[in-house]
Amino acid sequence: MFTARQAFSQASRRAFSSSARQSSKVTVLGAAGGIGQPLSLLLKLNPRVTKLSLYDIRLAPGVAADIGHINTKSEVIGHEATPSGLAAALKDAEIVVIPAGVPRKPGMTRDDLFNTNASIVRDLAKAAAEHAPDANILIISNPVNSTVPITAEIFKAKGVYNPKRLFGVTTLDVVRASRFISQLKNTDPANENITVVGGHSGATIVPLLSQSGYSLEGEKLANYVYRVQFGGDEVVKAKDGAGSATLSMAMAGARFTESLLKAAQGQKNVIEPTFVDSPLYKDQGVEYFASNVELGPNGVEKIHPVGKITDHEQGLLDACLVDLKKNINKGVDFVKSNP
Ligand SMILES: NC(=O)C1=CN([C@@H]2O[C@H](COP(=O)(O)OP(=O)(O)OC[C@H]3O[C@@H](n4cnc5c(N)ncnc54)[C@H](O)[C@@H]3O)[C@@H](O)[C@H]2O)C=CC1
Ligand SMILES: O=C([O-])CC(=O)C(=O)O
Repeated sequence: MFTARQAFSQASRRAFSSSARQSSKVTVLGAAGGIGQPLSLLLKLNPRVTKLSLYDIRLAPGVAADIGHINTKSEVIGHEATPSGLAAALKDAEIVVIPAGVPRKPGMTRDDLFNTNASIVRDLAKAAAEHAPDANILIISNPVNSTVPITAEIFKAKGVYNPKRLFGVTTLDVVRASRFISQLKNTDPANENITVVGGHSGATIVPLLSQSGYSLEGEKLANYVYRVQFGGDEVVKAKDGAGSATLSMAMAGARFTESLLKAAQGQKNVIEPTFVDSPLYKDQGVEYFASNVELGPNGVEKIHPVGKITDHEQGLLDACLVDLKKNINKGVDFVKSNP
């Protein structure tokens, strides 16, 4: 038999957990951009998001006014491009998604964005470390292989680094890998889930087709791997100077955010590929690595190992690790010399 006190405390625990559920604030930094706008739209349509805070150096209040008319329950706030606007956007956020920064033009690599985006991400990471130290931080801004380590170094310097709550968003690579195999095999892409590991640029993107039971050979395999590794370039080329993937990225970012919210709200077996502080290749000096990660209320719950792969995939992985290490070190060194 429950005593009145036990019954009360159980009821208040329930009320607390449901109120925790009722306050899933998601903040988008870079919300007025090519990714930021459709991402914010998709987040407004997600009933798990109760408060949506939009920040950008331009237009965030306008985007918020527009999206705020959509007849879903969540509150949308567009913040002014001031330090206090940024602080208010971040305060109490459960998830901070960062697509702020410049996109590629044809002929550029993601690493060519480093000079501009490294300092943008560094400064936003400083604000996040100060005003949302416990939030899950989702980095979309490229080059992800370097901007994630930059964010980690800033959080470390501020004494608030939690490796379980920092994620490089590599979901688009898996979305593409699944879509491209479905086009080759005439299957429903919704039923495809190709594992992609490594990082998020060119040779660091390693699709593990064999783990889904597929065995393409020769040129077919080479073409498939190339398309997954350089899918971003296809879009950059087609947009012809007007930017890179925005709509598919918005979908991928919204999917990852939804997965984190589901996991935070107690759903089990939520697994997404993501670029995190990972033990898998630390012995080779590679501190961050994307693999399938089980998400939970504390962020990263379990990092899955790469598992069984073919000799061809091992060759891709070896090449990936060489580039990845350089990209990661570049981010770490940047914060050392430009704190
Ligand atoms: N992780 C991934 O898979 C992908 C990453 N990306 C990357 O996402 C980034 C954004 O791409 P787009 O949205 O197409 O670019 P965009 O130029 O359309 O939008 C970027 C937005 O960031 C804002 N911004 C710039 N500095 C800011 C600051 N200090 N604070 C707040 N906002 C700031 C700009 O005002 C702009 O609205 C690029 O770096 C791109 O390479 C793009 C596609 C996929
Ligand atoms: O290709 C780019 O620059 C944008 C990006 O990261 C992607 O589409 O995967």
